[in-house]
Amino acid sequence: MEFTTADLCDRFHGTHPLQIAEPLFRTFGAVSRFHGRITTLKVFEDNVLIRETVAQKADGRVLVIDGGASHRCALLGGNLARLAADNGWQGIIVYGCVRDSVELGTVPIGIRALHTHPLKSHQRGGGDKDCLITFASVNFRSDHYLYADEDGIVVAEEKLI
Ligand SMILES: O=C([O-])CC(=O)C(=O)O
Repeated sequence: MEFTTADLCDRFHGTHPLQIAEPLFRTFGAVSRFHGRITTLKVFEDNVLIRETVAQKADGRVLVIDGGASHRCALLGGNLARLAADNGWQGIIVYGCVRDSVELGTVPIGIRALHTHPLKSHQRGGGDKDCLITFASVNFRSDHYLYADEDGIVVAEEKLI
C-alpha cells in the first residue's frame, strides 16, 4: 500500500480523529515507511517484555513502547530487531533509546527511537502490555492504527487506507 503521512493529514485531518506525533524521533532500521495495528508496551529500562512480545507472530502489527524517555540504556538492539522482523512486525516505536544503530540499518523493519545508547537494559521482567500509553502528545492504544514515514507518525482509531 502506498501512502504518505502528509497525504493522510491532507485527506483526514479535521474530519477524522487523527493524532499526529510531535517530531521527537530519529529513524533507524532499513524500512522508512510502515503501518499497522498497534500493540502497546510500557516498560522502564527493562526489555524482557519486549523480547517476549517480538518473539510472537505479529501479523503486520506495529509495536509501540513507552520506555519513559530513559536516556540511560537501550531497550532494543540488532537481535531484538531481527527477531521482530522475522516474526512479521512492521515497525517499532521506542520512547527511549536503541543500540546497534548501524546493524539496525540492515534489518528489514521500521524503527523510531529518541536516541542511541550503548548500554543494554535490565533483564528483570515487568511492565504492561496493551495499556494506554501517552507520549509525543499522542495517546496510543492497542488495535488503533499507526502510519509512519519520513515526515512523521500519524495515529488513527480506524484503518485510514
Ligand atoms: O539484547 C538486548 O538486551 C538488546 C540488544 O542489544 C539486542 O536486541 O541486540
